[in-house]
This record gives sequence, structure tokens and C-alpha cells, in this order.
Amino acid sequence: MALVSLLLSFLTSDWLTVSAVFFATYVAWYYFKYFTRANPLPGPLPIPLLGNLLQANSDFALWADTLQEKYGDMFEVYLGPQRHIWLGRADLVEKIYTSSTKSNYFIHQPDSHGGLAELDMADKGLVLNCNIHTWKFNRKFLTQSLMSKNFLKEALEETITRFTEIESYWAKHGYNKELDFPQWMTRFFTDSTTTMTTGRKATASFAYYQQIAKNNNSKSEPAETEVFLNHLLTWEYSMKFFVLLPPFLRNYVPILYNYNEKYKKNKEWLDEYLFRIIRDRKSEIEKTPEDMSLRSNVLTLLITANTSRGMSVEVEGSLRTMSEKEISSNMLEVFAGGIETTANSVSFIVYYLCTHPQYRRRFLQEIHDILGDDPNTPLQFEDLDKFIFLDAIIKESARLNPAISLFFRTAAEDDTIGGMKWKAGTMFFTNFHGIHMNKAHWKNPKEFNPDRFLEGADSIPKNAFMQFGGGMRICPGRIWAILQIKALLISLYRKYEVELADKNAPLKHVYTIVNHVYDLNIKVTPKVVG
Ligand code: HEM
Repeated sequence: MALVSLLLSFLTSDWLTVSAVFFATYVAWYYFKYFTRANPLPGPLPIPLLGNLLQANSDFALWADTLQEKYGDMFEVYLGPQRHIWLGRADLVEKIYTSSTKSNYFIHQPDSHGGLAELDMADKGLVLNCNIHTWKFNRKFLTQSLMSKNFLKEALEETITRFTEIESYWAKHGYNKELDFPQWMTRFFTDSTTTMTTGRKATASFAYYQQIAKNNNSKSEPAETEVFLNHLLTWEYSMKFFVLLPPFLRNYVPILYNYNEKYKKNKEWLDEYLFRIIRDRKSEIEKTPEDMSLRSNVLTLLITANTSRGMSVEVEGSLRTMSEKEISSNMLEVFAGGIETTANSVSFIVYYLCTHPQYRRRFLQEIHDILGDDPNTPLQFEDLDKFIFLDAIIKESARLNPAISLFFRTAAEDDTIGGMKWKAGTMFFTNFHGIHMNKAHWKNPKEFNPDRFLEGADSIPKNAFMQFGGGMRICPGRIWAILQIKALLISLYRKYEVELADKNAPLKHVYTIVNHVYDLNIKVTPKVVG
């Protein structure tokens, strides 16, 4: 017995010694590689395996700004073992944001761990699609739908109808009470995006009103829209998990495995939910007589494209229709891309208008000049382009707080960026906010000054303003988003006084996958006419 324990103690101590030697060798090798890397750039010192993840702020946008202030416009960060080059000046990103479809930077994030394929997303939809052929196909279908005049005109009608709906809840809620504005905006854009995507009426604003009217104490069943929204948000968060974690960790570490399964089930739920909607709509279309026009929501446009009832969309010489799977992936991206981005953009603007009365007055004057005194004069589609000052306000707010602050791209081939040669596969992060705040492009960058956007397009260097990204993957929903933001703000400000509940409240926001405003409580009171 004693012999066995002696033997075991030798083995254990040997094992420990071997592990210690192995670990020391690995660490030495890791730092040897690190200190002899090509193109060393400034940046925080990484540690083996985790890189700089332990130093990261959970608010990545804030972290990016802090690092840019410390290390300059081009620096490096290790997210786990992977080296990323972070860029924060317009000229550094010029090659990345070229609009040519031969761009070297088509891929946002390669599916290195196979997580996107597991979620059936690596060659679907747009944003994480790594396959240029399916991407081109989806992109053309979606762009043609979202940019069609009929779609945009219906989107304007829808925004105004939804506004009439939420103002009725505000009136019932009582004008003397505060509104948690970002929460209202998320519901507002959930409803309008749902109708414009599926043709169905959603009830997120109504459900939210009911919830606050009952003082949050009621335990009623959540509305279908809320259930969908929760699945959508879970899906958005799950993407980071599937992109960043290798299958070994996702499948064999118990707590991660639970998430892995939960996220996959969540995606299955979303797929089934959308398939049901697609099939219902298909059968409605079949039952609608050929000579009766169909409403221009995304779903109808995608179903009917390249049929006798829809637009024609030619991609790489083909005029084929979209499969149900393709339609559902694209719808999912419209929901994911369109709700939180637009809702938070409006919240930021309302904060700036509350805290800058001189610009609010000019906006009100613009409304008066274009639409006159009567707040009931209908807002026409053609009026929207006349709102030049509002346009400048929207841009200036997005310059200071872009809804999306950071975006990644991967080099497909060797390339030179920032005067250095980089190998294919190098990952670049663009810090849009860093560019927006860069003194090389902007005078007094921290100041809210919409007039800087009225000095003519030439006054702003190329890629110095990137509210919607740029190049071949520029946001396909940008015209729709601006239309909704304008229509909502015009409707709000022409009829109501909008004030911060606490005039000294600071602007609070946190970056998750978009820049979220929180604790923005406002009071909305009808204007006294006469
Ligand atoms: C104010 C609102 C919005 C902002 C600030 C915004 C911003 C962005 C940004 C920065 C990108 C990355 C572009 C790039 O890689 O260069 C993007 C991509 C995208 N956005 Fe938006 N977006 C908004 C609204 C919308 C809406 C309403 C939709 C609905 C269709 C949408 C759908 C998408 C999609 C599908 C992509 C991926 C495009 C691709 O990879 O080809 N976005 N958006």
C-alpha cells in the first residue's frame, strides 16, 4: 500500500512538473510569437488564450474609445487568440468601404468555429453571410423591396398610423406622467417594422401601455409580439456566442452546452414562427384576384418577386423566385436590423433636442415653413426631402452617438492598410464613433452642432461620417430608417411640447450590439393651439 502511494506521489509530482514545464513553454512560445509578430502596433498586452478579453469593458464602444485615446487611430487588440486591427480614422478604412462587389473585404466575420453553419446562417441572409453568391441574391431582393417607392409610401402611412396609436396611449396614461421614452420607441418600431415586414398588425405598444397602466403588477400572458421580440433579442445575442466560441467549449462545458441548446431551440422557434407567417401570406396572395393590388410589405414583395404579380429581380442572369428559407432569413434580418437601431436613434435625437432649445426652435420653424400652422395638415411623402435641417439634426446626433459604433471586416487577400502589409484573414474593426470624434475630420467633435452638416457635402471627408456603414454592405434599410425617424419626429414635435422629466438628467447609454439609451424619461404635453 505504502509502495502504491509512494508511486502515486511520484506520478503526481511528475505530472505537475510536466504540466508546469508545458505551461511555461507555451507561455514563452506565446510571448515569443507576440514580440516577434509582423507589424507590431500599440495596444494592451494580451495574455495567452484570452488575449485582452479580461481587460475589455462590457461596453465595447466605450472600450474602443478609451483604447483609441490611449493608442491612437490604429492599434491592435486580441479577442481571445485572434488579433484584430482597430481603425479610427477615415483614410485608414478607405479600402474596406469600397462599393465594388470585387471588394477584398466582403466578409464581416468568417465562420471560423462553424457556429454560424450550426445555426444555419453562414450562407443565409446578409449580415453574417460569408457566401458572396447567396449574399448578392438576398441583397438585390431586399434592396429592391426596401427602396421601392410604394414600399416607402406605405412605410410613411404606417409610421403616422402608429404614431396616432401611441399618442392615444400617452393621453390615457396622463400627460402629467413621465414616459420611459426608449421603451416606448422599441415598441413603436417593433409594431411598425412588423407591419411593414409581414403585413400583420403587431401589439407591442398596446401591450406595453397595458403593462404600465396596471403598474407593472399584472401577470397577464405576454402578447404574441412581445414573445416574438424576446426570441428575436435572444437570437441577436446568441450570434456572439456562436461566432466567438469554438464547438468544443459550446458542446462540452456544461453551462455553455445549456446555452448552446437554448439558443438553437430559440432559432428553431423563430424559423417556425416565420414559416407559418410566410405560408399564411402565400395562401392569402393566391386567394387575392390577379387584378387586385397587393400591399407593399417586405414579405409580399419577396414572395411575389419574379412572379407575374411582383417586381422583377435579376441576379447573376437568373430570375428565380425566393425559397421560404431565404424569405425567412431575410425577414429576420429586417427585424434584427431595423428595430433597436431606429428606436435608439430617435431617443438620442430627442435628448439633444431637449437639451439644445436653439436647434429645437429651428426645427419647429422648419415644420412651420413646410407644413404650416395646422398640426393636422397631412405630411406627404414628397415633404420629407424638404426637411433639410431635420436631416442635419439626425446626422449630428448619429455622429455623436451612432446606433452601431463598431463593425468588423476580414481581408480576403493580402493587402496594405495604414502603410503596412497584412495577410489574408486579418480582421479589422472599424470604430465608427472613433472616426466621428476624430479631430482630423471634425472641429470641436464633442459639440452638438447640426450646422456642420449644412456646409455642403465637400466639407465632410469621405468615410468621416458612417451612420450606416459604407461600401458594398452599406445598410440596405437606411432610406426606410430615415423616413421613419423623420415622420415620427415631425409628428411628435408639431403637436407636443417635449421636455426631459429631469432637466439636468445626463444622457445614459450602453453599447450591447447597438447603442442603447436608457433612463430617458420625458414629459409630452399637447401644444396649446391659438
Ligand atoms: C437608424 C437605423 C439604422 C442604422 C443606424 C443602421 C446601421 C447599420 C450599419 C452600420 C450596418 C453595417 C454596414 C456595413 O457593414 O458597412 C448595417 C447593416 C445592415 N442593416 Fe442597418 N441600420 C439601421 C436600420 C436598418 C433597417 C431599418 C434595416 C431593415 C431592413 C436594416 C438592415 C440591415 C441589414 C440587413 C444589414 C446588413 C447588410 C449587409 O451585410 O449586406 N438596418 N446597418
